[in-house]
Amino acid sequence: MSPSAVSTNGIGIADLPNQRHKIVAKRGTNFTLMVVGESGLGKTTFINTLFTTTIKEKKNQAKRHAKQTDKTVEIEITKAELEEKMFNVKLTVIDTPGFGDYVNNRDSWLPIVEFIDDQHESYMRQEQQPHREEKLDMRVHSCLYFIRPTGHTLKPLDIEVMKRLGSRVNLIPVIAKADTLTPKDLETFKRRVREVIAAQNIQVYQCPIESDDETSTKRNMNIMAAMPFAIIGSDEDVIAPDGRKVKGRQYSWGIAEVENEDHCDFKKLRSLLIRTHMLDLISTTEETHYENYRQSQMETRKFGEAKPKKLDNPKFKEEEEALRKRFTEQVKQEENRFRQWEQHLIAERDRLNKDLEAEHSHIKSLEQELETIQAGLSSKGGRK
Ligand SMILES: Nc1nc2c(ncn2[C@@H]2O[C@H](COP(=O)(O)OP(=O)(O)OP(=O)(O)O)[C@@H](O)[C@H]2O)c(=O)[nH]1
Repeated sequence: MSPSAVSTNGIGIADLPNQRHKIVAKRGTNFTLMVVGESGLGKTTFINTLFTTTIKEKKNQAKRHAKQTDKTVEIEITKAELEEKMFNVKLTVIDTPGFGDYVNNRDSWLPIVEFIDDQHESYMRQEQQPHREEKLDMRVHSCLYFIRPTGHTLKPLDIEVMKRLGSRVNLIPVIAKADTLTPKDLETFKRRVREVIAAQNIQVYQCPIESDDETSTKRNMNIMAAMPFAIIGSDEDVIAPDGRKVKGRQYSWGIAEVENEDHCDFKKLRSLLIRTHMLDLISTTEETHYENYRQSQMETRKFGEAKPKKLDNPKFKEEEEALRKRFTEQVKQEENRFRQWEQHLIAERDRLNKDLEAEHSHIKSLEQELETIQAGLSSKGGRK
């Protein structure tokens, strides 16, 4: 049978992508999105803008300050179910609020990377069980890395974290709060970020470009050309100069519109994430990232063997060392204080002893005086 005969017989291979779409549409799908970035870069706002609903509550500013003294990176999981035109998405948003907030940010990314690995690990362990239905799956399908809009270039910490994330998940770099840069500065910043990503071999998500129809191919090319996506987040409606009510940010000089392609790449990123490439993000996670994890683990472990616990976490080691130093210093200080106090007591005792001696000799001299007086009196009485 010739290949053309197969397709004319209508086996329907050409329909496969649509069939997959139909199956997913019927059953719904799980989609896990992770946001990583420093505090206050607009991650929560962006998530709420993306799904046009309040998925995550914003933190209050006072709490944000209080949190900066706490040196852990908390992982926050929020679940939501979205339905649009009969398509059901079970969405999981994973936020890493405190990332990069501290003076010493070394290893602050470890809990994030471990979280991603743990989800692969948990899925792999479930696959190895006799009953594999209803698996709990929180593998991260896409990780948005929020870059601070400094206008300069990526920081060493950004590079380090992005390298580790890129080898584990579909990493999508975004430039946060794009409205704070002028269009010219934004373009230069984007170019610099792209150059660093290429020079440092940071793996970022690449969506498939080629498509059956030219419009889709063009759209895919456009999406990829916008990486790193400049975004503006806002859950407030503002009135555009032409009277339209739009999501945006109001300034004295005008408004920055979220969905205006001349202002930022929000629409492109939204299209990539939830319209055109959600299924690709899910399947590349399964076929590339999960598979890489599974293979690397299978090379070093026997089937079913538990993952060895990492006890030598450098972050904990450093903290333990600092704690030990602080403890020794405190003990030293207390010892010094005690010694000073002891010396003070000895000096006080000596002073009191001297006083006592002086009093003693004073009494002695008074006694002597008394004796002399008494002796004088008795001799006078005898003579009478
Ligand atoms: N100029 C500007 N401000 C923004 C943008 N997005 C969010 N903000 C503001 O930035 C502040 C922080 O936003 P959040 O969304 O709470 O930031 P976050 O990254 O989630 O902060 P954490 O949850 O503490 O990590 C808020 O006052 C937002 O209104 C944006 O695109 N541009």
